[in-house]
Amino acid sequence: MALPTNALLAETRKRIVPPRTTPPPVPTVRAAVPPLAPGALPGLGHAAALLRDPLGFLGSLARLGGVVRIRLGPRTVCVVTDARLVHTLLVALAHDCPRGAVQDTLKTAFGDGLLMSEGQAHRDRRRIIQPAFGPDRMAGYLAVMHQVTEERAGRWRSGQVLDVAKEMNHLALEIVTRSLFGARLSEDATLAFHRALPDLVKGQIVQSLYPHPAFARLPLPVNRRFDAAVRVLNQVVDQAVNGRAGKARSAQRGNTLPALLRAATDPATGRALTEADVRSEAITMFGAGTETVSTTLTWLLDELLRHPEVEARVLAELDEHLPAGATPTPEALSRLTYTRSVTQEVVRLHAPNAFLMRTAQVPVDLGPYRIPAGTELLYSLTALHRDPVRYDEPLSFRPERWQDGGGLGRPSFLPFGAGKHKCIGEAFAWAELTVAAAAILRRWRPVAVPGARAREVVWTTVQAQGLKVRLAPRTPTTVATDEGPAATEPDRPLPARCPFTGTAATPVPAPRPPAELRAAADRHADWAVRHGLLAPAELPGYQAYGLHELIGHAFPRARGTELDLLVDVLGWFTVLDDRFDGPPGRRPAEAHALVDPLISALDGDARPDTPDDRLLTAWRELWHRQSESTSAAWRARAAREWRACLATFPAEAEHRARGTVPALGLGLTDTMRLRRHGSCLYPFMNILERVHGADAPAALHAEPALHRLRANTADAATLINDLYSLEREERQSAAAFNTVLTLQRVRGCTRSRAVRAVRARVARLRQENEELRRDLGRRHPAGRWYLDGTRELVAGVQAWTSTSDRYLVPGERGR
Ligand code: HEM
Repeated sequence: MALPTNALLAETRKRIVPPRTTPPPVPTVRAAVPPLAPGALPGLGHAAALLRDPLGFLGSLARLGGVVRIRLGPRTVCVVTDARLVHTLLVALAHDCPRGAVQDTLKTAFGDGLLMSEGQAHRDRRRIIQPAFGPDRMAGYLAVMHQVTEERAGRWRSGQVLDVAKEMNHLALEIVTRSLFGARLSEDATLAFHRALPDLVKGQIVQSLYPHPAFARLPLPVNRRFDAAVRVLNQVVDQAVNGRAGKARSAQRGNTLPALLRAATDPATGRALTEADVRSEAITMFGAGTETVSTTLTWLLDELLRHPEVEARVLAELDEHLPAGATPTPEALSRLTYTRSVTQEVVRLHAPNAFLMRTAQVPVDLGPYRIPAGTELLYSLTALHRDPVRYDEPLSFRPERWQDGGGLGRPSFLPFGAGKHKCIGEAFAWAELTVAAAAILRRWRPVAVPGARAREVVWTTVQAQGLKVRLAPRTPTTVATDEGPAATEPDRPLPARCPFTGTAATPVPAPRPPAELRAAADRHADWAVRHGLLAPAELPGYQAYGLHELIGHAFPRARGTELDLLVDVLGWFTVLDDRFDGPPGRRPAEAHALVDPLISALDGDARPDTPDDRLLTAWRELWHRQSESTSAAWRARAAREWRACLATFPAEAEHRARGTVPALGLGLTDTMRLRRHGSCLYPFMNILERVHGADAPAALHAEPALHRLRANTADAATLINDLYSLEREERQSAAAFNTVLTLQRVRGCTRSRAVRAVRARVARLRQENEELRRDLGRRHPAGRWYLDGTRELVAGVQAWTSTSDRYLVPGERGR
């Protein structure tokens, strides 16, 4: 199973395989002694080199021969470096070369499970267990795999940072427990299981090196921890499988593995299998069927993060062949040919079993080499799969190498071993990798957390440690073209005529509002009342604004907490904005009193002495919700742009107090500059990044063209708003900031001319933005989602403004 490695770090791919272009030299004389690897140190032999960089060291041996001797302290071990010879060892020599000392350690702890047994005992046990992995069981297992993953992924939250390896461990254990055993483990038992495993493995490795088995009984820390881990694992398994509840469950569902074992008789004794036998098989399955899968799933997610184009193809294939939400069937899985190539490539590049062993019981010939009796033989599936003779660019992730049958059935591809010990769970594992990955990827878009990428850690398996991702909700992919908005989004009908000009409204393809929008609106109403922003009696009028609809249009991909955040921020801003319809809108001192504490809160100022604590308290909470787990750059930008936005309220109040609005002294350019920030479009462009789960690339943010695009976006939204709110603002007694009014007064043009000018300006801004997007998207493809998001924002503002009650003249509301 594993070789002494002492939890070694082999820092990723670089050092693994020195280039080799020809097969290893094959001695012409039969029965040659395998060459001894150079560089053995006195006393230690090659142990230091192996411990320092296990895969690098093992990979380097292939140059010396198909079998190479190494020294580990006093022992000599033969490393089999050639895939054909490994195959011979596992198949032709299986009888003479059973598993060795490492397995024996586990045997003393767990009895004769499938993984620990040999000979007739192994054959008998395998015959009993095999039906549990038969093709007729697969449809049932697929349903459980799908359900377990859906449940787990359904508990994750948008914006949550996931320790991927840990989550995948829990997921894989739950899948095995529920599908094979029909049992459920408590979260505590799951944690205990995962905590105990490393002590078990370490103990197993160390004890296999003891010169005499009696050493395992010495009160050494490593032995004590090993014994404690064995106790924990036994308890966990007993709880799930052998306990009264476990037995009852397994009796109810007659086709579980324990039921199969309990119904069987031991051919050797003719007696029923004991509960100890059932326990030892359960531990075998938990041990062999969880870490291998969870490690592979973690690598799979890591490779997809590194290769977004591969992820896109996988998602497209899933969409085509696997109806979302439906339980996958074996037939549907068989159609996922590209996804299979991807999982195969992951399993090739990251074959979990870094060290496996056999022991020659009698002298054997392995290819041209004579192996004396008692020799321990070691092989690494990970190193074999990175052999440059067998695989072009072995360290590159290239799913296409498996397409069109290329490479399938290669003798050098042995992720599940070969021969009588070949993985019994192979079909189960392939299905699990696909079903779990599909359920996760369809619901969530994992975004790499900076500095938390996967590191290769060689332990019993080659683990992907340290990978952290932030979860962003996934919605159906939109196909944004250079020519215009997303092509897959259905058009939402807009009112046929513009409410004030009488002309046809510009058709804007509006994104679909999320299904949970209504629920988000209800949660927002509760939130606003709870924070004292609205009295219950004010709710009906407020709800008629349909602010959640605006969010639904402008942020079609927002879900869960992100959706709530957006609706709450917009609602809060609307309540604040409405305050300025009253005295603070005309009295700068009152405006400052209202706004200054809000600005200070962005700098963490928590002074409570403000005239309107309700707005402030809600704002503090909102700022915290917006900025938690965001980058320092995001927080700095968002704080700066919120400051600019909030500062427009006192500035507008000053202009009203001085009478410089809309015509007296304040021109169109000044009005636009002032209002660009007042519309809160900039803060919402920042929240776009939060919803996506990552900042737009820094290089994109540094582009002057992006600044222009953002300004145009804010201006376009402001002007659209001005068009639709014109009629209402014309009837207001307070001087309104409205571009149509400003144009009429500054330029002396008629109302309809001013409206036409504003409409033309909106069209020009949109046109210019499309050109900017094309250019920026070409140079910063990784930021296309952000560029597209700005388009959706403007489209969403238009779709909503044209339908919301908010801009109806007072007498028309509620009609
Ligand atoms: C990506 C996932 C997996 C990989 C790469 C993998 C790999 C392997 C390999 C290489 C062996 C042979 C070990 C040897 O020759 O000494 C093996 C054996 C075994 N595997 Fe898996 N495995 C995986 C998943 C599973 C699953 C899901 C289960 C069960 C639910 C499982 C159960 C077993 C058992 C019981 C054996 C021992 C078979 C025997 O000796 O007859 N494995 N596995």
